[in-house]
Amino acid sequence: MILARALDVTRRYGDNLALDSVTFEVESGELVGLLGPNGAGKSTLVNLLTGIRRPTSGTVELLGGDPRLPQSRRHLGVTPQETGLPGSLRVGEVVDFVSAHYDKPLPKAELLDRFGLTELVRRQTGGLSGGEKRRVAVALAFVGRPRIVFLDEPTTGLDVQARRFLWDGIRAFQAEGGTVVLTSHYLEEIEALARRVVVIGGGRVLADDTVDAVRGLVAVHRVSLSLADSLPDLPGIAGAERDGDRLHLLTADADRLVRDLVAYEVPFKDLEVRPTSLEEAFLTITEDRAPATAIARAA
Ligand SMILES: Nc1ncnc2c1ncn2[C@@H]1O[C@H](COP(=O)(O)OP(=O)(O)OP(=O)(O)O)[C@@H](O)[C@H]1O
Repeated sequence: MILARALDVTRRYGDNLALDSVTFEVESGELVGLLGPNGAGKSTLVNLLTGIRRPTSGTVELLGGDPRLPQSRRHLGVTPQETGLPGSLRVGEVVDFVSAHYDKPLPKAELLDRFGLTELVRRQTGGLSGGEKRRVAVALAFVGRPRIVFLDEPTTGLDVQARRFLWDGIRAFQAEGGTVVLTSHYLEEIEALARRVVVIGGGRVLADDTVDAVRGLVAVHRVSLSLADSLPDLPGIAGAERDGDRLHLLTADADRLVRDLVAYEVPFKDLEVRPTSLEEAFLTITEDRAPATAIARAA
């Protein structure tokens, strides 16, 4: 059963095309990661599916209806990228306030325990650290026993332990049949929770596949070397950039490139090989894989 769906959705902000003909579906019980660099369109997609914004064209559906209607949103939980908690209220009071909006909210003790917040119950939210506030904000998405939860960068700014508490809470929700969509800049984060990852870049779906498959797609390495001469024409170079006599090469197969450099007797110095950042990998995917939908999962 499909709980959320965007069908050929485009969203513009003035001249800025934030989403370009995106189709995306979430099945009941899935935990899907939306992965992409800054400005890719992840939050825009979440905002459309949760009824915070309207698409410029195309259709969006949440729990079988228009996400802007209250009846469609009744079983929805959301933590946006930025949340404001009322600073003078205690954590327990904020949970009570949100719980009062639902018929059968999760018991407070259970919610706090699930997200490792029990010790903070009497603390005013204004005095919490940034990471503690974030954990409270994420936990609040689960108060009303939602069927589907959207978490926009839930663990930004959290240390390792806090992140694990959140991941455990999210996993427990899914283990009970809950459905989760979360956004992240980090494949590692999505990997910890989800099997399916949808890569968004430049407002388009670049890939919709398992984490393993996407890891293969973005497994681009940067080979840097100092070289005064020009480089011979070597295979497998997806991108090159020169900075003085320093050359940075992007490749999916760094071992082969290094072997070729040696075989061609390229007089390089100070060789360095490292994984690329996700941003660099996305640039490579975007440039090399047209049309982007060719690698999207078959519907
Ligand atoms: N309210 C807005 N007004 C104008 N432009 C917007 C607005 N919201 C988003 N945009 C633009 O739409 C594009 C997509 O932004 P969006 O926030 O959806 O990306 P994102 O993938 O969530 O990025 P990040 O990881 O940085 O949060 C960006 O170019 C952004 O500047």
